[in-house]
Order: sequence, then C-alpha cells, then structure tokens
Amino acid sequence: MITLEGVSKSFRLDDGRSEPVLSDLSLNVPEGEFLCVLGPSGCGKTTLLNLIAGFTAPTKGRVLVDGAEIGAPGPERAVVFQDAVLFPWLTVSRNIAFGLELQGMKGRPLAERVSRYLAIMGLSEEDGGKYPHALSGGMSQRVALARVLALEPKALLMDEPFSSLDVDTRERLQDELLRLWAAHGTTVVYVTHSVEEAAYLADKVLVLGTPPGGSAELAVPQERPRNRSSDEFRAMKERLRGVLSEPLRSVRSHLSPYLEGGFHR
Ligand SMILES: Nc1ncnc2c1ncn2[C@@H]1O[C@H](COP(=O)(O)OP(=O)(O)OP(=O)(O)O)[C@@H](O)[C@H]1O
Repeated sequence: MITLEGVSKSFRLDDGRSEPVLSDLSLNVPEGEFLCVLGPSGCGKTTLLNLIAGFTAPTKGRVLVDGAEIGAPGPERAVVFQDAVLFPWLTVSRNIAFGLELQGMKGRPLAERVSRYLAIMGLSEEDGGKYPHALSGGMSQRVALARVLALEPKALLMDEPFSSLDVDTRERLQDELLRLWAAHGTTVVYVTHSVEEAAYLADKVLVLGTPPGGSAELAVPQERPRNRSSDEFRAMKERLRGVLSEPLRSVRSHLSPYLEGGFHR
C-alpha cells in the first residue's frame, strides 16, 4: 500500500549547507502490514513518517500510496503523534467526534462510535464530558488515540504514541492496537525507540542507521499473541539489538537470510 522509491531527504541548515537525513531509501509496506521503524535518536524516523504522511516532500525519489504519488496529507493516512494535541475548547467526546463529523457522520452512529472508542481506550462516559485541561498526560494520549482510531483509517502512522505512558497502560494499549489492526486490516507504520515494542508489534522492522547511514529490514514471523517471557521473544529482541549496534552498511549485506528465511525458533 505504501511504497518508497529511492527516497532521499536533506534539510538546509542555517549556514546554507545541506544535511542528508535519509538517503536512497526504498521500502514496500503491503496492505495490512504492521511495520515498525526502529533506530537511534536523530536517524530520521519522524522524517520518514512525515514523508509518508505527506507533511514534507522528498528531496529525491517518490512516495506512493496505492500506486499514486502523494503530494499532500490524505484522510486514508491518519497520524498519531508522540504528544496528544487536543482541541482545548472541546470535551473529550467532542474531540473524538470532530473528525467523524467532518466525514459527515452524525446522530446515533456518531454517538455509538464515540462511546465505543471511549470504552476501547479505557475511558468512561464521564471522562467523555471532561475538558482536556482536566486530563492527565496519559489520559490525553488515550483520547488522542481514540480520536484517530475512531476514524478507522486505511493506514495509521504512529510516532512513538505510547512512549509517555506507564508500562501497564502501554502494554494494554499495544494489545488494543493489535486487536484493532487485526480486525480492520489497517496498514500501520509505527515509529519506536524500543526493541521490545518492535519485537512485540511488528510483522517487519525497518532499522535506520545514523545519517547518512543505510537501512535494514527484518521480518518478525512470530505468531500472535507473542509471549514477552518466551525464549523466542527474547531471541528476537537480541537479534534487533544486534542489528542496531552494527554499522548498517554491513548489516544490509547479510540481511536477506533474515527476510527470506525469517527468524527460526
Ligand atoms: N525541519 C527540519 N529542519 C532541519 N533539520 C531537521 C528538520 N527535521 C528534522 N531535522 C533533522 O533531521 C534529523 C532527523 O530528525 P528526526 O526527527 O527525523 O529523527 P528521529 O529519528 O525521529 O529522532 P528522535 O528519535 O529523537 O525523535 C535530525 O538531525 C534533525 O535535527
């Protein structure tokens, strides 16, 4: 569904020099795939997400969605940011309803959809009547997530959406996300710093190196639900850690066995 063809992105610095962040990146994310993008701080994860969202354009190469080159954001690609951005003048329920109303939903179907996603995110009907200033950071993030998930978009682009939450909430929301992903066949591009999160969530992991480094793809062909305390899961985390710690130019050269054969038990 999402294809990058030889994408490079550079930023012009104040002194006029150009800083390369992504270079010659090609990627294919088939419909329904859960892709995690993993890499050290500053490697270009958010830049990649912004390119797919259509917030920025590549310096070179093309970004295609369903075979058509994108030039702008679109309703089929919903973005969840690291920090919740809610409309402060609207209640929680009205925040969740906002995008749905723009799509023409109203009346009972709208109320039911809002209630369903409040419940999915562990928010009560009473929470639905609160204003954003009265919410904790974790609650705000759950509302931001409910607002995007309620749109049931074809593709979800997520930038470390759970990184500010406590471990219990994070793990519960990861499972909720997987459940919704499986139920709707959504394509997900999920940026994370966390090897654990990538090993738990992904069908495929794209590892980005420190610019102007290369990239590497690893398949995670383990069945779901994954058991975080299994040897298989621990071994996958070690494998990802290993890829992260190597210079990616050399990783790229011996990656194909991982992709073709997958990770063997
Ligand atoms: N609009 C911009 N103008 C100039 N430089 C930018 C811009 N956006 C990003 N960069 C630079 O591009 C590089 C990659 O940034 P990006 O935010 O994509 O990294 P990241 O992997 O998401 O980092 P983190 O994990 O810390 O969020 C950084 O060096 C950053 O300073």
